[in-house]
Amino acid sequence: MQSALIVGKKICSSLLLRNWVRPLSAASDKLTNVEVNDKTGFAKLTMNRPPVNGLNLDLLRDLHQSIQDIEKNKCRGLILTSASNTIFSAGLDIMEMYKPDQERLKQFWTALQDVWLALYGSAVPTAAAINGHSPAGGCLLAASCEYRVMLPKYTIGLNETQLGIVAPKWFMSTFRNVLPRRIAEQALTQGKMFTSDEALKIGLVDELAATKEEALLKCEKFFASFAKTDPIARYLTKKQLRHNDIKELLDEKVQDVENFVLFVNQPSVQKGLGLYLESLKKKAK
Ligand SMILES: CCCC/C=C\CC(=O)SCCNC(=O)CCNC(=O)[C@H](O)C(C)(C)COP(=O)(O)OP(=O)(O)OC[C@H]1O[C@@H](n2cnc3c(N)ncnc32)[C@H](O)[C@@H]1OP(=O)(O)O
Repeated sequence: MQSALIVGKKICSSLLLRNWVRPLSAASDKLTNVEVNDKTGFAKLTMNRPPVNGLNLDLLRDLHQSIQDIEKNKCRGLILTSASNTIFSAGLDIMEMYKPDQERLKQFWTALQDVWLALYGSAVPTAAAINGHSPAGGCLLAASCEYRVMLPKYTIGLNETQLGIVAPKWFMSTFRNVLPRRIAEQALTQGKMFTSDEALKIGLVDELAATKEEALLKCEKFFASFAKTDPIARYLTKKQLRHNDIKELLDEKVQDVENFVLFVNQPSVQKGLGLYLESLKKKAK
């Protein structure tokens, strides 16, 4: 597993150290990094897959493991952020879907489902410090959290229809959990990418922050707002509110993988993905 976990001393003493500390891998291997603040118990989970934090199978598996570790060790909050200065996450790595190996394609989609189930259903309070662009799968991760703070002049949204792709039901439920239904419907059908200011206005993000440090502090302030609540009552309330969305995917998990595989393998979808990749590469030149 390619992630590192750094734990502060005070937290360690109240945690099962044996399960908590995973061996550090060489710096160049790390795709996520977890740091736990020893005073607050808040965990910062940083995605680190340059250049754009494209969500490939390895990053997704790493994210899943890190979320599970944070949960197991009863951290008091999870902040998801990015090591990049300009990109939170470019969403799914299109290379995983273009001319795919069929077995890996199934594993890839299953890994995405697992990350979503772990993050959306997390018992630990969650927040995203969105320090860069956050299209598609990047937006899904941020919207799965309970609170979002974004830096100015970036974009966020579920742009799937612009790529000729239909977002699955659980992407849409995640959006609907954050946005009023009518706005969610318009945004999803248009595949609209919102600027930071627009995202704040419609409620897709909760606050803006001038710097990443400020964004992290605002996320921590959100966690501090639960200081007077019972953590179990808090979690059970969240669980009930999100229950139907989670159950819907759990009931159809295998079918959902099959639908995805069938969809991605359609010649018209492959053609569209190929053209989109080409346009991204041309833009980079
Ligand atoms: C049934 C299926 C449902 C689910 C379907 C989809 C969900 C998804 O998440 S699909 C992915 C959607 N993502 C996007 O549309 C974002 C595309 N990327 C961008 O808009 C820009 O790259 C971005 C704004 C994120 C960053 O811009 P820049 O900083 O200017 O970087 P570059 O554009 O130059 O990109 C650098 C490098 O990365 C490659 N890249 C970017 N995004 C992806 C991606 N999602 N997958 C794979 N590769 C990606 C880009 O081609 C460049 O590559 P090189 O030219 O080889 O350097």
